[in-house]
Amino acid sequence: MINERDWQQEQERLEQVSEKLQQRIAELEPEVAGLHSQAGDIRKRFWEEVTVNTSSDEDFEETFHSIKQQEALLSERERSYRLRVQQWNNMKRLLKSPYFGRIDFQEDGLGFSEQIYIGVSSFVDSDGLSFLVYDWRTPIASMYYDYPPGKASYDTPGGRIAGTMELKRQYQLSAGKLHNVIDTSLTIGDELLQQALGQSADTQMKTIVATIQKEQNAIIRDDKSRMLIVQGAAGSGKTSAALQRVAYLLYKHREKLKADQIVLFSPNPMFNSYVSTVLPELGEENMQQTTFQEYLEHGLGEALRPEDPFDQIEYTLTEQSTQAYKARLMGIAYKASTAFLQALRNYAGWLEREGMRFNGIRFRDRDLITAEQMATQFYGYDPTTRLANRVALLQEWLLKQLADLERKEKDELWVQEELNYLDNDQYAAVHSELHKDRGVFEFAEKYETIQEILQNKPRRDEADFDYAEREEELLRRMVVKEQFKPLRRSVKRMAFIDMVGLYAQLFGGANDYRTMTNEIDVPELWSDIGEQTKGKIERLELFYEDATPYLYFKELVEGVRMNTEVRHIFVDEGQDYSMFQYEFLKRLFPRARMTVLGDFGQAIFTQATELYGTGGDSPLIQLYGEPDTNLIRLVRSYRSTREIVEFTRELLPGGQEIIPFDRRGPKPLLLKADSSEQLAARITEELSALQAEGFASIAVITKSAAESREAHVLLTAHGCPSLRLVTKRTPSFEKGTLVIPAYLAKGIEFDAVLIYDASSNTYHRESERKLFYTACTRAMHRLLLFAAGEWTPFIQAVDSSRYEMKG
Ligand SMILES: Nc1ncnc2c1ncn2[C@@H]1O[C@H](COP(=O)(O)OP(=O)(O)OP(=O)(O)O)[C@@H](O)[C@H]1O
Repeated sequence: MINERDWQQEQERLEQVSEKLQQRIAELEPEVAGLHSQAGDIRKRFWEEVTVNTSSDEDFEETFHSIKQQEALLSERERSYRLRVQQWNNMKRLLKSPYFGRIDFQEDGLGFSEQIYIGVSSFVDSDGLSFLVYDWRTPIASMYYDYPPGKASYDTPGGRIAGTMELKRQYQLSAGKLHNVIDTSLTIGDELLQQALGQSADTQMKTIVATIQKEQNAIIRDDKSRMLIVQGAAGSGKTSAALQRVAYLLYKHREKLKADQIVLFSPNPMFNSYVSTVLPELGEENMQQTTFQEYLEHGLGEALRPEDPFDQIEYTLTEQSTQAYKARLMGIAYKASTAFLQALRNYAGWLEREGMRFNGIRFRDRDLITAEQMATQFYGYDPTTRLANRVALLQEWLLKQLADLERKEKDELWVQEELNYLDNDQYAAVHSELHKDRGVFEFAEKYETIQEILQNKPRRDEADFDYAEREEELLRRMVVKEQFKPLRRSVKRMAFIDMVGLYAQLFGGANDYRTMTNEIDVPELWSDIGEQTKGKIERLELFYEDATPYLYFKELVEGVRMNTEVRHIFVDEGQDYSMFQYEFLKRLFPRARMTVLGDFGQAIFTQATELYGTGGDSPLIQLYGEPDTNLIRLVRSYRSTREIVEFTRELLPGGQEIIPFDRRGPKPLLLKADSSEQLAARITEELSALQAEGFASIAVITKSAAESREAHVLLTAHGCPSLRLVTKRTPSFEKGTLVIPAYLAKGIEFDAVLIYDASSNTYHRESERKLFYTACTRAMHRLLLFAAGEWTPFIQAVDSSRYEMKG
């Protein structure tokens, strides 16, 4: 707390700033309305103001300029309208709480110190010079996050500015009143953070601008590296930092970076809805949000249906001691590796010499162009031409062939038949269409004139007959053209390449695989892997682990599709992506910088990638090379109480380095039952107690979707009120009491978490450790674990002082 005089001054200042904000809003209001209606008027009168005259070249040019002029005027008005609206919205946002922090900074060499108030947006006084509030993203405001009072400095485009921070103050304001003012000596005072973290979970993530921590600030403001990797413990604020980083980038590069040039890859669609309000709250537009799965489905189109990662994980979680299961796991690991990527590259090289597979083009039960003809043509090209270039040449050739064939086709019998089948209406429609078509008239006209000249005969009176003949000719062409359209389209879509066959061809015998790919270490159980892969492909489906390699390979053959618009991609839950997927993303977005955030402690997929590696060495660092990569580790965990973190960190090897934030709460509670019936009864009881305590967001977390369904039925039968089952199809995250599989709860948090079955029946394999850890770390304030039977060995290994037992 501060002294009374200071409090008085702060209250007065707050009132002044609020008044000025109100004034500014009132000033902007008519301007915004005026500009809006001006732009609307220009748009309405657009065609009245331009004179359209195309009779001569000069007139045409004049019309063109007049349109351009109107367009420029309109876009200028719209631009200034957008800017004003943004300003207006910013002011309105500020009015609710103009600032949250202040630093007093004396720059070295200057004899005075400046008071810098920091808020979600800048506000300059009417003199246009004095900043009443600085945007939290300005260079000077970075000191607020980086230093306690004392020596401090910040970077500007003109160099580093050093000085002394004489005061650091935090505010809690609402409705124009001061609620709390804290002078702090820490980087960001614990008290405010305590309060922020003590609140209950929400269905949407909150902004953290008032309490960003120093190491998070480094992530937010990193603007140099091509690749930024953040390895951070559960609840360390990775997602939060990522979202504030987007806001920072949009602010810093506001002249050239637009929100849709940033893409965030989220773990599931529900997560998209969870994070979607943060940027709008900060006054920025949302970036593009997608899931990798959406990308795959888009890339594969109709041809093949990819399995989703959740079905894959469900499969891996249902332990089986069969050879097929082992083979599948081996397949998943291999197909995620850069070895497989290299094998595919080599395979493409091999195909330059032999083995290409084509789909012949058939038309009305006839072969128009056979696969053999294509192969002959293909391997007839200069052998030094790259595969994809040769495919492009072949495509050109095929289109030309089709054009020739189309010309010949018009005299075929079926065309006459088609003409006969055109009913009168169709005929009339085509007829009038032809006559409407200026080109046809001009063609007919020119034809007549040439005839006149050539034959030196004046035009016949009864020229109608000739028209009819020519019309038939044109109609025939049209009929054939119409029927050839799908053929041309399929050539353009590269359907003449038997892509599915080419990919399946890889999964024959091990020796063939070696020959085609130069692979030395063919994985064990290769023939089982091959059978499984081909079996799936025969059903026109792809395993999740095949989807990215298939698309990658498709691009090696057909040419690379790139997105050169996107400047930044963010990969959240980055440990769940394979190296293969990273290589793919790098190629897909050649002009983008990448930010990867993840936690290897929560790596629940078989294809997981270690972000950091032992000693800071991981394949991910090699993706763009060490000099272009920045690696930041976050070890402080903010989500859960100290007691919960002290329990969960013992579940992980090396977990001791995770530092809990000092927010207190009850220790995790372990409750045992004798049967699943009794288990359900106890869970129901505890759930009701938690609800009565006022917790609004509670999750019963299960290992798999199957277990979620079972829990939902059982708990509902025991009278658990308003229990909602969350599946991979649940589009958005809602408050309440949920039953949810651990892999869908990733990235999300709840006031209280109940682990449905923490027995050794459910969690005992080493591969399940991280899933269990992920489930437990979703809890903010309470963690309860239940088991019918022996506790999982992961809990048995935890020091008993870290939890309480009940009955
Ligand atoms: N600097 C901060 N100020 C206030 N709250 C914070 C801060 N950092 C993190 N938090 C809070 O901690 C919680 C966890 O943050 P977040 O979800 O970003 O962590 P994460 O590292 O992405 O977690 P996980 O790996 O478990 O998904 C959130 O409630 C977030 O608001």
